[in-house]
Amino acid sequence: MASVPPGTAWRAAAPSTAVWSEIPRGTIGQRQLPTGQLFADGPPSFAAKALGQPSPLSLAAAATATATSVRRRSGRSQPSRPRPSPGQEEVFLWGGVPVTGEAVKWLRSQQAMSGTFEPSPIQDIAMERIYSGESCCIQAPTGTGKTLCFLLPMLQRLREEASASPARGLRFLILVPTAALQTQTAALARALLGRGLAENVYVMRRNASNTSIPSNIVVATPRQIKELLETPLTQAAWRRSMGALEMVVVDEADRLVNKWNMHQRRQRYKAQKEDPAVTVLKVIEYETTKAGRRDDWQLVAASATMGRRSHRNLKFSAGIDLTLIRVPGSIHWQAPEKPNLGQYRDGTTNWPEGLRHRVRVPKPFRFPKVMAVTAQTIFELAAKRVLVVLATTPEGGRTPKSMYGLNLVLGELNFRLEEFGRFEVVTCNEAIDDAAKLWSAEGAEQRRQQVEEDRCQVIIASCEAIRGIHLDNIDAVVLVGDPMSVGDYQHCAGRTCRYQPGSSEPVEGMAVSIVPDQAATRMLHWGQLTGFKLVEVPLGTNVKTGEANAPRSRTEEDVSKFEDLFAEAEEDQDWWNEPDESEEDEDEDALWAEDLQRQRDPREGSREPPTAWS
Ligand SMILES: Nc1ncnc2c1ncn2[C@@H]1O[C@H](COP(=O)(O)OP(=O)(O)OP(=O)(O)O)[C@@H](O)[C@H]1O
Repeated sequence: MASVPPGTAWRAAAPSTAVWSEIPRGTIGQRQLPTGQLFADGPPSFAAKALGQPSPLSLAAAATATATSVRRRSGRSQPSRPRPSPGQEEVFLWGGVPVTGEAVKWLRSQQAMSGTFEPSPIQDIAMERIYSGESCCIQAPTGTGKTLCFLLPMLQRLREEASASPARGLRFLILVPTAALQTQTAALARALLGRGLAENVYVMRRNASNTSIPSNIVVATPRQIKELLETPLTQAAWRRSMGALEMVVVDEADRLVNKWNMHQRRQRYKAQKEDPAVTVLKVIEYETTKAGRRDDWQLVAASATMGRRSHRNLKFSAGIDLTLIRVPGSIHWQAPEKPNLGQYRDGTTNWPEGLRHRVRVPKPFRFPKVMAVTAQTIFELAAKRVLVVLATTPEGGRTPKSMYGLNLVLGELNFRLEEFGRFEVVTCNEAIDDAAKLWSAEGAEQRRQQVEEDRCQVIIASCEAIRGIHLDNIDAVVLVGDPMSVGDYQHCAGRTCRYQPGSSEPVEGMAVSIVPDQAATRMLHWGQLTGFKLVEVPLGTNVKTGEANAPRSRTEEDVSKFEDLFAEAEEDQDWWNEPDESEEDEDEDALWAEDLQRQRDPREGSREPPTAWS
């Protein structure tokens, strides 16, 4: 982290235009990759020229040039932003953004905790451009810090504007797909803003009274905003505030804006079945144009799986020319033989490096058997934190349903794992609540305790609910059921192998899928297309080590427990085998029986005459 001395800081910290040339060729972070295969190691045209191929950015530019309905904004008028007065505040240049205020403390605390806290590749490339007001789509593998990448520039702008001319009303809108992600994004934003400004972040809830716009930053789902724009009571205020927006973020953009083609888009528009995010973006475009600020608002979309259609649909909905800023993940495993592979035909993938993929196919694929295999897999992983994701199926059209009920799975896994004593099974809501405290002292203490204790936390979540959520230190993901698409699989598997507190690179992880036969075949095909290598681990083989399975004893404690039980059983055996004792017992039993008989019938065996009282 570069520290800029106070006073002289601001000019040195001003955003440089030579971002590309500052990144050494062939290097992303500390990872060495083939030169010319990355868009991060030079302007996209460099990489494309080196490969003799069109780059995604040049493709995107070509598509934009031909798309007449998208207005080009070459002369985007950037609002002149107030600068922090020199000598007053400490300025940290982090990822090209001159950070001030509480965010500096936050960055310092992260640095103190981890020893190092350098910007990730996507932050290195995109943050400065977002800060300077460029509309863009950021695409990088899961867990590489995209949230911080758009939050830090946004909050820095808010801080600067607040110090110059405190503005009221909505200025920044963050759209996310789920309530849990709302909570998590707002928690990070509040931590970055610190006490004085934290109340500027408002998490919208459906039941709250939303007739007035309470804060500068609103974190909402598109459906919530759409409802407010359509309800007569709230319509006027919210439409007006849409026209005053400065920046809109669409997180998990490919989930919020569907991959419709032009024909499908028209049909859905006619049937009034557009995605809520599309409706909201159209209203923003209309209202900003009406307010004469058509070029003054910025759109940032983020996702690990941004398809070209989602990218195009975003551009059409907002009427903004979006640049695609992409940092690729691992190298396609078949790339040496066929370099023209991957979504962007550059031999790279969207998968994080260090994620290993395993599959298990229980037969028959029935609930008890699936749960037995899941429990066995969790046991074999010998991990500290395992996330069990239940795949969802789109039942009844729109609402996706979890394959099995969460509580049913919770009970079943509790029952199967409790004999080992060291597993704690919880739902994802509990874990997400804990994760919201992540940046607090309490959260840090919890995290430390968990690492020290020899316990394994098993978190159960549905595929829908876990989208975009960061939970610390997930060692492995166990996916149960049929992942409907490769995108869903990527987001579920991507809950592991992420940046962790104290790591300067994503920590390795494993994704084990317990799927029916036909889903395994489909996943094998996905692997070839998108560049991950799927390995089948049959039952009876350890899913982590690949060795043949010994009895269910993995830890030393378990081994000693089993040895004790075995020794006890042997002792019991010896006791039963001792012939003398049992013979003695037999004799004793015979004597007792004789005695009893004599008491019952005193005349038998006795020559004595019966006494008067007997
Ligand atoms: N430069 C960095 N160095 C180390 N850790 C980082 C860095 N930037 C972000 N992180 C941490 O990485 C974790 C994952 O970040 P985040 O959730 O933003 O990833 P993401 O790219 O949005 O993932 P997803 O695609 O799954 O939503 C967070 O705990 C965050 O604090």
